Amino acid sequence: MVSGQAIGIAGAGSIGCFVGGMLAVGGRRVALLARPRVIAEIEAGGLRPTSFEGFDRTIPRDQIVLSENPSVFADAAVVLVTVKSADTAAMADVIARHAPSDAVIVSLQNGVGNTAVLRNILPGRRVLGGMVPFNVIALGDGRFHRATSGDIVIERDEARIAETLSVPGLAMRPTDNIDGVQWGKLLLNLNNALNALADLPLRTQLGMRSWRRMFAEQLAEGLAAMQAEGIKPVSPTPIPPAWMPPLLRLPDPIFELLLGRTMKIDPEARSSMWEDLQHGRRTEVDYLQGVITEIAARRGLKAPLSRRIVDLIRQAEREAKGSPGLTPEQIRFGSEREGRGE
Ligand SMILES: NC(=O)C1=CN([C@@H]2O[C@H](COP(=O)(O)OP(=O)(O)OC[C@H]3O[C@@H](n4cnc5c(N)ncnc54)[C@H](OP(=O)(O)O)[C@@H]3O)[C@@H](O)[C@H]2O)C=CC1
Ligand SMILES: CC(C)(CO)C(=O)C(=O)O
Repeated sequence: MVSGQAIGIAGAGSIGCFVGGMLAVGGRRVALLARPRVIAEIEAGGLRPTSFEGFDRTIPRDQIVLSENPSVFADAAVVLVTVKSADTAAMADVIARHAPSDAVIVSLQNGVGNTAVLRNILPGRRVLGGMVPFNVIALGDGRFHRATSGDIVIERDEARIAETLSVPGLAMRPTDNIDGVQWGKLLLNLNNALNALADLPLRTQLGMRSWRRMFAEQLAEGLAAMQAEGIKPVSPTPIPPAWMPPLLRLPDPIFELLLGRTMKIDPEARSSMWEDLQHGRRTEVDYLQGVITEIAARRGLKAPLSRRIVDLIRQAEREAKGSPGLTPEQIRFGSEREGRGE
């Protein structure tokens, strides 16, 4: 199916350029729909996917189709959606107009609502949910660096899309429970906002107990909301979701001993939400913490820390000065006041 036809990348930023780059290295025909600033980088020196494991290849400009014109999807067999959640509906309209009606659409986004948005706007098309567990940093000059480990997971379907798309260095696995997988990823993504507010590399932030405790509290609010809805999240890591809060609360030396060495995180990795704040872009907080606060409000649960974090991220978005570089105490102070109804 995929052999001759293109794999379209709908919104080539960090994830789209890395995944598209690895697919191109694996011999697939790739067509990237990108913004002019991304195109200019790749025009200048090619597309360079690199990884924390030492992988480093540059794909010459003429070996990929790259444009801001969505007509690049005209012969796509598969379209991978890699825009931020707020842009999913607009990208679905683009796909409806430009991709063949039998192209398979796969969401490689965070959050739990993107697949439904795509299905709604693309009725009759095959739309699959996906989950990217690893972090990618845009380092400039066409370089997109994978900074953590893990395989992409895609909803199982009869065309065996996950297996068909897998290439060396970029494995994709099928799942029969994509909803559980996406809810499990949402739990991990509750740290995206903390990392964005902290202005620290993920490795440094997760090495500090004060930040891990805050992450554990976020997880507890998230798990309570999911339990109230009857949702059973599947962890993207070997650690079951319910074990994560107590493990995160362990003192630094014990945490480091038990988990630190198994955490494959490049020292420079930071969350995609930190990148959004740095570039003055709208974040995905409404699709992550916002989902938890919405369930909590509907179910009469308290989620003061999630609410506080949504407020702080919105404030940082409005100020457009990048990460505010807050401490856990600065974040917690407000959440305790909210919890007391002040
Ligand atoms: N980065 C990471 O490490 C990870 C990200 N994810 C998830 O993957 C998804 C993508 O994230 P990420 O790659 O970081 O996001 P990016 O913002 O880096 O990439 C999305 C790109 O799509 C562009 N875009 C949006 N609309 C269009 C359009 N109509 N035509 C052309 N280009 C368009 C954006 O441009 P512009 O900004 O100008 O709109 C941007 O360059 C998100 O849901 C994220 O949560 C999941 C795992 C890890
Ligand atoms: C991989 C991870 C969890 C890193 O924070 C992520 O999904 C993101 O940055 O959006």
